[in-house]
Amino acid sequence: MEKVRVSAVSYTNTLPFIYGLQHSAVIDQIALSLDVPSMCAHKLIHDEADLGIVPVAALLDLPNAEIISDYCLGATGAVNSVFIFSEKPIGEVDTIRLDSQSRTSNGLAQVLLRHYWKRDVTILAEGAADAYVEIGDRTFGKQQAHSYAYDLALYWQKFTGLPFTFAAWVANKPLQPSFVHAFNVALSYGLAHRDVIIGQLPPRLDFDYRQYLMEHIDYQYNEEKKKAVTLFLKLMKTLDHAPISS
Ligand SMILES: C=C(O[C@@H]1C=C(C(=O)O)C=C[C@H]1O)C(=O)O
Repeated sequence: MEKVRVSAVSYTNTLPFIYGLQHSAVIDQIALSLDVPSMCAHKLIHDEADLGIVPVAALLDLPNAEIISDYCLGATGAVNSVFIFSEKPIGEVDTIRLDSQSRTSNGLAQVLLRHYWKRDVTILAEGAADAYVEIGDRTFGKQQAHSYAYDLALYWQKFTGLPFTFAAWVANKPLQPSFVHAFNVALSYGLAHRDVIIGQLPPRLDFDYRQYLMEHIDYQYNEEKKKAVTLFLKLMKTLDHAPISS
């Protein structure tokens, strides 16, 4: 049988899922690649993968997408790895640079700037800017390095009262129900073994892996997070610029 091509995010936040897959028989049924989130989206959109943990912003480009899991990469309040960093307060920011590794957070930054902070800023893909979006492990311990660090999941919660979903397990074609079941059991196994994963990470003084993987990243894709996706996609459509095309 052909292997299911799976694209998973290459950041620490996805390690529990990878651990679960690697400790399950389902690993023999998949061809697993680790990619930055924008590449996960690209692979699903261009049919270079069948299943992936896909930035939800890319659902707008995936007409046949099906979310196949009750697990996601989300947050209820601060996530601690998705920021706008700046040396000026947001009210004085005129230009912002996006993160080429992101789809969702680039969109979220623009949604919040427009609808929450009521700012009309120039969006740049590269080059110098007043502020920049950054996601993933590169942000760990960086909050102190900047005058202002806006945690985007926290500001989304202030804006909407909802948790946020950054990425969900999305298939771009129908998959065997027995495979989907085994895949979800493996994900759940990984989440139940976060203690083991945390124990294997090199200790660092400027970042608390335990708090990140046990509290900040909220893995349950529940009704509130579904509501957040629906609202986020609606707000994304109000933006003039697509974040960064894939
Ligand atoms: C919380 C995070 O969520 C991520 C942000 C994503 C995005 O902006 O497109 C996609 C997947 C997640 O890895 C993070 O990477 O820090």
